[in-house]
Amino acid sequence: MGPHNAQLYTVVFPIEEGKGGDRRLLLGLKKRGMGVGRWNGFGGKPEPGESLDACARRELEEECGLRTRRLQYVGVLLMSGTDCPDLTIFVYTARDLEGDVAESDEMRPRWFGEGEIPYDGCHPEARLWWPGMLGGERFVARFTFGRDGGVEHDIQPADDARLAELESLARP
Ligand SMILES: CNc1ncnc2c1ncn2[C@@H]1O[C@H](COP(=O)(O)OP(=O)(O)OP(=O)(O)O)[C@@H](O)[C@H]1O
Repeated sequence: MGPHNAQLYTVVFPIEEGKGGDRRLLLGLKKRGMGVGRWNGFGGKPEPGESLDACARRELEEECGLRTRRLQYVGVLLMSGTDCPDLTIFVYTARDLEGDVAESDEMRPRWFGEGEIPYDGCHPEARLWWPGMLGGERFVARFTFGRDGGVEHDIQPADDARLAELESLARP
């Protein structure tokens, strides 16, 4: 299992830090396709020849209208299950945001305070790794979905070298 023969995706979480240290997260309610009806970051599949970083920036702007001067690659999700193809999702945070938040065909965006994240309306494993991500952790997380709807997980801290290695395995 790994990025070699999995479907590749990016997902980007725009974050705004307030003066008092409070944080807000922009999530989008997915309006169609994969993950419809759930709150998530903004992202999708890279186009042929497109870098993951470029994909993350493009999807961010297409789906919620924002650009960023500080995109950080913070983690990788390795997802597998008996009844679905393997997915490898490259996770980014976006700060120093530019532009105006705008709804798209795909996403209805909304800001949430760190304490108001609607985990019941997100992918079920989100609550396992979003708090760490918001706290600045970098990680590799494996999720294995069972037929019974359960999910096994293994979340490990990752340094630059480990993250770069996973990114290079995914490169065409
Ligand atoms: C199972 N747990 C999961 N947890 C967190 N995020 C998940 C996810 N499963 C899928 N995702 C994300 O959902 C989006 C789908 O993107 P999706 O709209 O299908 O891609 P893209 O825009 O390329 O599609 P079209 O080709 O336009 O249909 C994309 O951000 C991808 O990272």
